[in-house]
Amino acid sequence: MWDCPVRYDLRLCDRRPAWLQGTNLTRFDVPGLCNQIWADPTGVSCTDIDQMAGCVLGGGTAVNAGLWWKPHPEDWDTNFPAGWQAKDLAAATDRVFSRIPGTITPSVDGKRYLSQGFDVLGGSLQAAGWEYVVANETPEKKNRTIGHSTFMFSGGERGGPLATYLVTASGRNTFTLWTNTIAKRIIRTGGHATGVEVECNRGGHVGVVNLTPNTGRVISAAGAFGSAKLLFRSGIGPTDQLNIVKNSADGPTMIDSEQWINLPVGYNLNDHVGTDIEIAHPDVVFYDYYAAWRSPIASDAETYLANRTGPFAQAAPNIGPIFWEVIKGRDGIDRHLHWQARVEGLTNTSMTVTQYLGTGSTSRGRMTITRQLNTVVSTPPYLRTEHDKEAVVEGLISLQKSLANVAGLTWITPRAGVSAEQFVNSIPAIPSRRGSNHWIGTAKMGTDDGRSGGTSVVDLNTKVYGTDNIFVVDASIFPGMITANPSAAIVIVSEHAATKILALPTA
Ligand SMILES: Cc1cc2nc3c(=O)[nH]c(=O)nc-3n(C[C@H](O)[C@H](O)[C@H](O)COP(=O)(O)OP(=O)(O)OC[C@H]3O[C@@H](n4cnc5c(N)ncnc54)[C@H](O)[C@@H]3O)c2cc1C
Repeated sequence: MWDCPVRYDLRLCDRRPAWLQGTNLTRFDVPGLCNQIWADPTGVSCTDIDQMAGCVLGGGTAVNAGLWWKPHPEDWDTNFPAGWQAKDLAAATDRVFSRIPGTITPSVDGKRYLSQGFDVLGGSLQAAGWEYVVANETPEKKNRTIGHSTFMFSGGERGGPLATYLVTASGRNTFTLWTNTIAKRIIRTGGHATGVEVECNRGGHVGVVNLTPNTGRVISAAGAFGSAKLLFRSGIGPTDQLNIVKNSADGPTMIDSEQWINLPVGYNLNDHVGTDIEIAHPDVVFYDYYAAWRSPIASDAETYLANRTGPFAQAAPNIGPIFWEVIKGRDGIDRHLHWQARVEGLTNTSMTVTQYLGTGSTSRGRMTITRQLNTVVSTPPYLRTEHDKEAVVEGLISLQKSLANVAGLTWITPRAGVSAEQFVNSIPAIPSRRGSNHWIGTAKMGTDDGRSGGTSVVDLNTKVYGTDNIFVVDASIFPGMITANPSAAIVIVSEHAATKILALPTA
């Protein structure tokens, strides 16, 4: 048994505002405090990635807003290869949603609070002919439909994989959890891994976990940047990236270049391209979730602590409605738009609405590594094809038309006189302006082996090409972007991958 001397994660238990002192709740548990990741990311967000990501137990699902969607069948059928189509994923989807059903009424009294924004925008869209749906009951209905946000929250708290999968895994006597421990590199001979070199988050303590001879496997679930980085450090990736690692502090221990496996790790990067618009209406009411960290409305804090009811049982900053439209491109491709509203903006009656371009998007970018072993988005994946841009513009025009006759509604951005196209073009296509933190694709799954000119890094069993016992199971392996926020789909992919990996012969 080996463990890091600094139990850094345990210090996260101190991460609570004064009004949670004396309870067993941290900021991560309370849906209404989820936005604290933006106010105070220190010690929570990853420091080796140039994007926002949770480097804590649970990763993104510990810090995110909890949106939890049953995927549209086209998310699988358009993007994924044979064996990973909607019909193939049905059983895994059922398993995930039986454990984490999600809810559109996260407050345990079944009421929705602060619904003025939903009522204004949702009501206006329904008046314009958009259909109200309970999204996870009809995941295929994502064209001119509107619904309440669905969250993974449970019992008025965060819930999700940490409250379900981790709990049952922890009950197994074969399961050991090491926190504060970074997988530095996979030790391998040719395509066979024999161990993982690990190091402490702090202090540089290093050790090796040996795999069980013959049957041991390594499964990387370090996220779209973390898994790619681990592969680079293990001598798996494009030669330019492996040379950077060779010239870094890793150089002396890096596997010999004769054993490098040349795969397109880091390419195929994608994220929902976000386009924010802002509207205002006198009926919309802003609730200051940000101020609630220090000075919550006393009665709201009390009702949350006593019963897990009220605004704090809902995600900040009052998210919803969510609505969807499919835009048929001139290239014949259906592009899925997911619009996500929240009650915040330049005025106290504002709503900011982000349009995400998902399934059908054809733009891709690239992530790379630096000599300091940090990962960077070197080619942002946003709006790199004309048809992607056209879909974004067309979707915005469609929304403008649907809201054209709403009494009292004003458009803040795009402002009057600016065309949808001018507006879309005016926002730089860089992560700080268009990013959604839904990164995928850096270790693409597919049948075209990347070692021989193909685009794929892992095969249909999620096994890294050129290896016999190294797997990647996380957002990295998604071949293309899906319709909505991705965490439920990532868990579904993990369920399905587990079935595939367990079915493989072990020796
Ligand atoms: C602020 C924010 C809000 C979001 N909101 C939503 C939302 O509401 N709904 C939704 O569906 N999605 C949301 N997302 C996106 C979603 O959380 C991510 O897409 C998802 O968590 C990615 O899952 P993953 O398993 O691929 O990677 P991650 O969740 O990033 O998990 C990777 C884990 O691996 C660890 N790790 C990395 N490298 C190593 C290493 N070398 N050794 C050991 N451990 C390592 C990390 O610390 C982390 O715990 C949000 C993301 C962010 C950042």
